[in-house]
Amino acid sequence: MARGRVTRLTACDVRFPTSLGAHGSDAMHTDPDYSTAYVTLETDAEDGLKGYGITFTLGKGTEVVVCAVNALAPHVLNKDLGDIVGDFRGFYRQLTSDSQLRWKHSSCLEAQTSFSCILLPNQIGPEKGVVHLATAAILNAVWDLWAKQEGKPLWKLLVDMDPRTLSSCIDFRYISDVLTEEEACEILQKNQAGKKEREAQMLTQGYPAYTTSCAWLGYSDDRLKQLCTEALKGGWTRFKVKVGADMQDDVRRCGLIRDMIGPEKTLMMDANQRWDVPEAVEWMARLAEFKPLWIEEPTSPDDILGHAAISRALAPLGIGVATGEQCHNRVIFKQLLQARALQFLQIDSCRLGSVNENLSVLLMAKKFGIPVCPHAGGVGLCELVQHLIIFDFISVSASLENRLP
Ligand SMILES: C[C@H](O)[C@@H](O)[C@@H](O)[C@H](O)C(=O)O
Ligand SMILES: [Mg+2]
Repeated sequence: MARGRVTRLTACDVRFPTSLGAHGSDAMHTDPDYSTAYVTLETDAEDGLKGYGITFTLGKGTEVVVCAVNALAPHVLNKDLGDIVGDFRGFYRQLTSDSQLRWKHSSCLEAQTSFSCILLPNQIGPEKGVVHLATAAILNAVWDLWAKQEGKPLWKLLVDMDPRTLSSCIDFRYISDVLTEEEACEILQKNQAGKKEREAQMLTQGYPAYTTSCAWLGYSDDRLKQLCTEALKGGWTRFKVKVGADMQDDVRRCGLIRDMIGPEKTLMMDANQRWDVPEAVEWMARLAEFKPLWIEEPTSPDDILGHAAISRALAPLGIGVATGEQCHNRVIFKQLLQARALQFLQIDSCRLGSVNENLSVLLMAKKFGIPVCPHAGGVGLCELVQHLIIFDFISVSASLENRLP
């Protein structure tokens, strides 16, 4: 039973100077400082439990997200946790429907920030951008607190919930043309069979993952080789390499990594939105010799039909398109699925509106038969997303085929 009235919400701006070592660098983000807007919720339940929620940011942007968290705080403060999770769909909708925040603000947001006043762009929502990141951080904290009060890790809380209750956490507005609440319940109900076995499998074997840590774009060839050698020794079998800034560099680096890992191990490539559509197709035709499983974010994350065109062009080369880490919301995922624009769907536990919205995307992906390979890394993303993908395996997809988080 969720208990206590929310008495305090704090949002901290936490940053790590990763740009100093080019860690996390890619073709578009050349100097990322891995950061997070870190939310803590406290209640009057006197159980000593706190809920922690984050959203991943890259340095300066964190200040703006913290500001938006503070602007949303009145929706959470003084609310009973039982009431929040008892009508989770309603609460999600309340947070995403704040009439002034979803459209624009007329005065400065009240926030502890070094700017005297933060002028956010006129349109700061709806269900996208800074307000949605703030929503994710707050809702992640609510889910964390609820799971702690239940004495379970989040994945287990989700796995143990009955299909009706789970579906009642989802806002089906804008997606009911492809997934109704009834269909969601049916998918979950069908997968009750075999759940125990899959849970045991996760507990004994874990969920297979890949590594990006060897091949950030700003790393020298020597560093890449050294990290790749260590990763191979550590037993990694799937590697992602950053591409997209310079063709000659890409050819050399991809050749180097493919030589080191051999023909059997899996290689993925990530362009972080660098290309136009025709450029993406040409560039990947050149890199096809290195046998990538997917090209990630080949173009603008908003270009659904562009992704579909790239998917069609690269299919004969055996290269899939992966995207999602910058996908604003369930509506964009719905259209990517409808347009057959992606072959690997990458949810992000902090860009979508937390668990609530991620549940809807996991279920839509299941309906379309597209594997979910979450975006991880960053600050806290691996820690958060493991709960969603383990839940996905046990309760939704029931498959590990083509799934690489
Ligand atoms: C700036 C970041 O490190 C990104 O490059 C990273 O999230 C990346 O897109 C990934 O897929 O891991
Ligand atoms: Mg990526």
